[in-house]
Amino acid sequence: MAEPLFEKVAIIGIGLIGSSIARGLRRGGLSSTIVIADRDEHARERAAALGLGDLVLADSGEAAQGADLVIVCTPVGVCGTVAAEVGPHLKPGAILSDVGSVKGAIIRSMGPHVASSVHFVPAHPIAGTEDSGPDAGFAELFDGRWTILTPGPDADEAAVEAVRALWEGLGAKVDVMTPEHHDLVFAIVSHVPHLIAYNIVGTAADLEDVTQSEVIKYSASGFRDFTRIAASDPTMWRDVFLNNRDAVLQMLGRFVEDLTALQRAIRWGEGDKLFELFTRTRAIRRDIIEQGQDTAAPDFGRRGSTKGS
Ligand SMILES: NC(=O)C1=CN([C@@H]2O[C@H](COP(=O)(O)OP(=O)(O)OC[C@H]3O[C@@H](n4cnc5c(N)ncnc54)[C@H](O)[C@@H]3O)[C@@H](O)[C@H]2O)C=CC1
Ligand SMILES: O=C(O)C(=O)Cc1ccc(O)cc1
Repeated sequence: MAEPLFEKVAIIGIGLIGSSIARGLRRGGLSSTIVIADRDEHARERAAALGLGDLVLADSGEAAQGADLVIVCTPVGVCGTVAAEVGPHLKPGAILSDVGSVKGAIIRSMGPHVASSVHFVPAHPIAGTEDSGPDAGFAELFDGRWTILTPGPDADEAAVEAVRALWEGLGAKVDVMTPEHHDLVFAIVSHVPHLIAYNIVGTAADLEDVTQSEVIKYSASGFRDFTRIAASDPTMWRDVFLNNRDAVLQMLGRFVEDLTALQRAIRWGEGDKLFELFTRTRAIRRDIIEQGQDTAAPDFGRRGSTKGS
């Protein structure tokens, strides 16, 4: 096995993403020591029982002490608080990173707590599931998937390369972009689709003339795919929408306009408009499959076999 990339990595927040990173670090022999911190006692107990790290702590600052790399894997809304906790404990030359689904707001909330002797390299793995917690993670989660880095214009090149090497070691492909561009792109490809899923499932559940039992009974249709996404973690997604507000509202405005056009096409029987759109969208799905980017993979068959690894 290759030399470890890091002597000591600290993971703050040992949920789906943090625990998948911990498992991936072990799989690749990427860090000599893995220290975990989580504020939730049950998460700490599970992390210890699953052997996800060498040390499992309640205190984020203590976990960050002496670490070469600290990865904040908490919901977006608390990343600033966590940065304030770990900031004073980071050694000069340490790298601070995160995995948040939103980048601009995280940079604004974490940035002020990062000393000039510390390198801040924000990251976002484009891989996940609707599950959360330390038991939900698996080492293969990032294999073949993208991770986006959004370093600042003056970021230390060696630190950016170290974070790139980390994600490649975890199996991912790496792209770099500005936080503003990231937030716009992921508003349309991830955040708005989740909002649509939450909305359609909520609407179906509220319909008085369709009983709850019918929603469940006949959900083997397209609705079922929405229910998977709408089962995603409420805290995580609340924080995503509150922290990527402008980009989500911009994309939602466009979405609502296009939906209204579809509504008109249905009302006026404009079948060719519907047919033209459905033909274009079918081609997009085929492109995604051809490029090996069919990442939704709801059954994640391999997950069962890797639980606890
Ligand atoms: N779930 C997904 O599919 C993906 C999530 N992300 C991002 O990853 C981050 C984590 O998401 P998940 O792992 O899914 O969440 P999760 O809910 O599975 O895990 C979050 C963990 O953080 C801990 N935590 C919360 N506040 C804390 C604090 N102040 N100090 C220490 N620990 C704290 C919780 O106890 C929990 O164990 C989020 O920022 C999310 O936007 C990124 C890509 C995919
Ligand atoms: O489970 C799904 O379908 C996802 O879309 C996973 C996901 C959720 C949030 C992210 O920021 C990145 C990936």
